Amino acid sequence: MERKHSTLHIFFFPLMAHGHMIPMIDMAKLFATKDVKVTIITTPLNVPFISKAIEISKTHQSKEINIQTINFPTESGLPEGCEHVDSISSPELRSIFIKKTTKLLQKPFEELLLQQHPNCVVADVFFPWATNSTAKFGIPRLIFHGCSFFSLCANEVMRLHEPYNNTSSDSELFVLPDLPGEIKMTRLQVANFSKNGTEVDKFWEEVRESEATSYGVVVNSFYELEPAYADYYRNVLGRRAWHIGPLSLCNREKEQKAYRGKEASIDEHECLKWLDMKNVNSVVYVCFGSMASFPGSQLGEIAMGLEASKQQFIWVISKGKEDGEEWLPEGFEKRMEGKGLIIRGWAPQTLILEHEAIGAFVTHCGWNSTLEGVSVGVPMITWPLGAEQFYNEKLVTEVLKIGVPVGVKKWGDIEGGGIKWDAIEKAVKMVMIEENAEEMRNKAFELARMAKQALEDGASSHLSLNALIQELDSPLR
Ligand SMILES: O=c1ccn([C@@H]2O[C@H](COP(=O)(O)OP(=O)(O)O[C@H]3O[C@H](CO)[C@@H](O)[C@H](O)[C@H]3O)[C@@H](O)[C@H]2O)c(=O)[nH]1
Repeated sequence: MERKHSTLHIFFFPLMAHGHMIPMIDMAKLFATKDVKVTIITTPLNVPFISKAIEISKTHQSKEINIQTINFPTESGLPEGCEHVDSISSPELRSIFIKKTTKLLQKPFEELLLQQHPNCVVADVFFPWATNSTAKFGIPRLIFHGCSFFSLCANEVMRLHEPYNNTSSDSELFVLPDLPGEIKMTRLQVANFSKNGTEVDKFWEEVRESEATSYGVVVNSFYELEPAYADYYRNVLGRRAWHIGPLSLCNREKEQKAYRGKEASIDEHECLKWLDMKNVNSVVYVCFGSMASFPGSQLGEIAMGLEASKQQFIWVISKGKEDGEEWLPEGFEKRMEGKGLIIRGWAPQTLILEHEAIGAFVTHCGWNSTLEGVSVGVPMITWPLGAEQFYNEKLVTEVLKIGVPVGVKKWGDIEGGGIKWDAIEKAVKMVMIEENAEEMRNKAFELARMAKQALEDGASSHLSLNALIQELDSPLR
């Protein structure tokens, strides 16, 4: 019989960005089902995002989830009300918010540790200072990167070996040395690894130190998805890691899937009704996560590409782009009536993705979206923009072989990479209707089966989570 763990109290402290809060809330819910006392730490304006997700997930089988707020000190320098990445539109200010402003939370966070003395803290990778804070009180700190094993490994290999230094041009391919799978990339696809002592470099150095001295890493993935990289991360790079995903699958009720991050801009019933009228695997879902916002020119190319592909689609366009939509080809929406559904704002993504009518996912390869696609067996058209997304593209297209790249060449082009309509048309057709589509779909389907299996009693993620809880609960730790 499985042991109950009623004495543990764990803090979960996500960065205030949807791509981080969504999986950490899921993680907290998962731990609560193991009878662990769980507290999510955030700032006051972020409480509604969390409380609604918790409210609709209440069950008799899980412990209550607490929310504890700490205030941003007044010297944050940001306009009032900026407590979430979503409320800041400039990429530069977002970077300041993530890498600098959040440091101001250290003091109030330590006061909370003193008051409540939890047994463990799972804190976001963007809070490197949390390792020192917890050490002051003898509390183990786990890091949540929010990324795949593959990208964690590739990133470290890139940093250690700097293979891009041996190329003569930005577009020449080089191999990531030592990493399983002969993964090739170009210098253009790599984030800047400068060692110029800039603020950003210093920040990542702090992150590395905090990881080295932390208790370990929790990973939103499952072993069968990327076994070679899970092994490499542990055995070659020497990290202590627990894989406990896919976290999104802990939401079983429709209501939980419909509300993730924030209220959807479309009535979920209306959206599902629209999908119910479509054939199996006949609709492309297009969404670029919680942060990307493309200029009109790039959106215009997407519209033309979708139309040229002759495939039905649901296309999520982030808010702010609806004003003066002169970028839409003339008469586009009229022509697409019944064929295409545009959601302006926020979509109930996991609910849409799991619908049998969805046949492909055009994604920016944020890890949550990628894993959500994998978990429901949908092949992908990969359109990475920045962060670790180019690594995820490699995983999807070359390791798992469940997708094709749309052809973005350069890391960090948040405007979309200047992808033209014909490249979009081609990639969409390849995944939806062409020769290899069936093979990709079968592979994706098999991975989805494994994803669900991983969370079952006695399977990989279930065992890993239990092992972690048991270790944290052990008097010998
Ligand atoms: O209309 C939308 C848009 C997004 N989502 C959800 O929002 C999350 C988005 O996460 P992700 O796909 O990872 O994208 P980002 O928000 O861009 O995530 C950031 O954080 C991730 C985790 O660290 C990284 O993998 C990404 O590269 C980084 O950009 C997912 O759960 C989506 O289901 C919705 O529910 N509706």
